[in-house]
Amino acid sequence: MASPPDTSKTTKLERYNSYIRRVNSTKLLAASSKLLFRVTLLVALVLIFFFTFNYPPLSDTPTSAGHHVHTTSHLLSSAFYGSGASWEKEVRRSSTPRRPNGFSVLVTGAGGFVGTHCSLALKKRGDGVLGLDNFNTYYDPSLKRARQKVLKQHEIFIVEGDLNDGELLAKLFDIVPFTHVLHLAAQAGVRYAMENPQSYVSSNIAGYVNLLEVAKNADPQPAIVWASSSSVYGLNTENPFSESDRTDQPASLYAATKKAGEEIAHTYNHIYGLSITGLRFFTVYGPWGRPDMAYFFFTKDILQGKPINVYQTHDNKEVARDFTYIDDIVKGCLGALDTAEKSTGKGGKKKGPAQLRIYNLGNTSPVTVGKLVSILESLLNVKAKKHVIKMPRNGDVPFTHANVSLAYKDFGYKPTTDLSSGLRKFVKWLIEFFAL
Ligand SMILES: O=C(O)[C@H]1O[C@H](OP(=O)(O)OP(=O)(O)OC[C@H]2O[C@@H](n3ccc(=O)[nH]c3=O)[C@H](O)[C@@H]2O)[C@H](O)[C@@H](O)[C@@H]1O
Repeated sequence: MASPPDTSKTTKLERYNSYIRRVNSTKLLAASSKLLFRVTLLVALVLIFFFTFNYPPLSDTPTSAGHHVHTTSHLLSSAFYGSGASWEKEVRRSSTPRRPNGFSVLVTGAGGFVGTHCSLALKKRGDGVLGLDNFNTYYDPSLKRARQKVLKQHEIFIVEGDLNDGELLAKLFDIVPFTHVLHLAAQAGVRYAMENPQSYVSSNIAGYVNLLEVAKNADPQPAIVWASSSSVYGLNTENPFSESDRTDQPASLYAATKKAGEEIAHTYNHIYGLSITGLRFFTVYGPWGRPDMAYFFFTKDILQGKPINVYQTHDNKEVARDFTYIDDIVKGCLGALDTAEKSTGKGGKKKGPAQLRIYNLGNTSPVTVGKLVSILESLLNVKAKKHVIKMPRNGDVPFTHANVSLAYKDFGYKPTTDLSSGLRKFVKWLIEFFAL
């Protein structure tokens, strides 16, 4: 009988190999669980980032060509406009009308001068008002915040956001069936356009188009009333300015963007049946006004004993403006809203012709800048340190003068405040507000 083979060596070797395999597989297991852990962590982080910066949930913004756009800034900006049920509740509450057949109005630029006054007037008569404002720093935003506080006291909520945030706008229209948009958000100011031209393109053209894109897709489509400007008359020599006069010679980029807005309005009215009314405001002034405007900084400078520059034309003529008091402008805006017909389209499709209007809202009696200064001097009881200089070539026009017969005919617009009475109210407010 053969003896069994000696397996003692093989067994040692096998034991050794099996030991090595065990060590290797333990190492492999440890390494793969580490990898799995890291991958899981990464996925979790990506998901956390996605949901944090994208709430409320994404809804693509359709473009006119049916494309959908998503931008990074869009994604990020949306993170800041509040979230969840309480934010939506505020939006709904603010925009709900409190009178039978009341309007539900989205007021863009609600933290601005005209926006604040119009929002209050609409709310007072029982309309629902939702504000939108980006609180930019073109002028001291603390004044805008103070206006916001007043609106809050009257239960008007301002959503903080930019016109260029299509997703935010679409979200607002998803929540509220706005009957009207009062579009007052803009980059204002004639002279600043030489310093920061892109801001005019971004607000007055890109932002405006963004708003119209969302409005035309809305169901119901709102009627739109928006702020154009007397500056569109540019180098027009007719006097007074009528809506049928030439507006193809803008003297500033600001004026050019407002004129472009009027043409863009035609397009959206023509293709999508949006009802659109443009209002050409003439140098609006009054309490809560804009600190970048001459009447405002003249008053402050005169009170502080600082010199002021009074412009003259290059042929030594006085410069004049059809200064219009804020309460008259508010009446004009409400008149335009009240007579705006419904848009005829739905969800981006036109169903029939819609209303397209343009009106001057001015005071019908121009006053020279020299006279403005002398009124301020007597109201403040301080002599101004006046420097009369030639108007810099910065986009200013020599005079403005509104013919408002069209606005009178269509919605009874009739300015009632002369410059002295209006400035008296402004000065009173300014002294109280700044504790001067
Ligand atoms: O009606 C309009 O469409 C425009 O009215 C104002 O523009 P503007 O009339 O130029 O108002 P201010 O900048 O307050 O100037 C008023 C007058 O004071 C003059 N001015 C301005 C500044 C200055 O230092 N000195 C001076 O004499 C200007 O030439 C102008 O005649 C607004 O700033 C624009 O946003 C608005 O669109």
